[in-house]
Amino acid sequence: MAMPIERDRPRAHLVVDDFFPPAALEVIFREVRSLERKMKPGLVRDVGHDGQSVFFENERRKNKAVWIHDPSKTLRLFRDRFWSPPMLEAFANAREPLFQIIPNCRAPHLQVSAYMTGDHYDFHEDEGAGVNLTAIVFLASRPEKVRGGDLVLAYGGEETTVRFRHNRLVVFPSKTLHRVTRVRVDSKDVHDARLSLQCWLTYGEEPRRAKARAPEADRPTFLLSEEPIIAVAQALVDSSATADQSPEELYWGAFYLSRILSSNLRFLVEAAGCEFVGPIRIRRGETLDVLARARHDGSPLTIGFQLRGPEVGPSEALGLFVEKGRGRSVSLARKQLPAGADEETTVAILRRLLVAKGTTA
Ligand SMILES: O=C(O)CCC(=O)C(=O)O
Ligand SMILES: [Fe+2]
Repeated sequence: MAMPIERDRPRAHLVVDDFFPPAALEVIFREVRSLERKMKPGLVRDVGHDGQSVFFENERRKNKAVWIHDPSKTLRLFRDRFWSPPMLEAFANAREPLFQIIPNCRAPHLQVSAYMTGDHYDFHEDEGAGVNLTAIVFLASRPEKVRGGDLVLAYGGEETTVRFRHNRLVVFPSKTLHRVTRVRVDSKDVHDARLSLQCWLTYGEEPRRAKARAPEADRPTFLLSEEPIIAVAQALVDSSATADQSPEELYWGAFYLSRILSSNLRFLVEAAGCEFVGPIRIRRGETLDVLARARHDGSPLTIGFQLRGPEVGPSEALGLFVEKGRGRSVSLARKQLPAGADEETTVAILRRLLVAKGTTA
């Protein structure tokens, strides 16, 4: 494996050449070939009126794709390599704070995409429940036949191109806009396609060797009180901006954290028997608050997470709060989330806050 290179323009991404050893590549090509007949036009994702994902064909994406699940040799080989000691070291030393969560991420499945002449994929972000980082391995059984198919990453008005190269891994935060330039393959044989393995890394402690489960559509990964996440988030509380900001306006890592908190918040509000009114807002002052309006037994209230800064340890940093009433008569009930609080505990805490008498601010 070649030395990983991290570039931080336009935004941190890691490039590793010669990612798979030759013996692994042979196995992977054999498996991919056995799947060629199952490849279907690649779909794009959007969120429908009801907040659920919808997948459909669109000219933004022109390629063929197929999913790979357990038990798959390709998936196993990918995991072995991706979580190997040299890779983990590269992630640990990376400047992108989000790479620090990789030891706690898993690769539930892969997608293989095949591009023939004229195929491409326009600018998009990778989205999905719990998806934080994207890892792509470019592959071609006859690389000399492939032109184009480069990956362009864009962030904050800047672009950079990662050239297509056989056996090259690229890792980047999934929220980075990216596209694949138009491909030309000097062959009509799909064996010669410009291929990519795409892996969407999901944060969560579930062991990577766990049996594949049916995906839970758009249910957030429940990772409150996971210390690596909290510690990164706490650093944000320190930052100088104080204005109310939408999740998109917060800077890179913050986006993911706010998104994680946002999706958890929405889920929690409903699990505790409230009606979610929204929108989700981020308020950054002495604490970083991710909050939304809701209704409980017909009364309007605000429910949110409150994150304290680095002055406290990660295990004490995260709390839940409920604000009732308006203006002068607003009352606040807040409770710290115990370290390692799971979904059930967190919902129980929120239920108690909903009926608690708050302190009038
Ligand atoms: O094929 C590639 O290199 C990237 C594909 C991609 O961005 C995606 O499928 O989301
Ligand atoms: Fe993508």
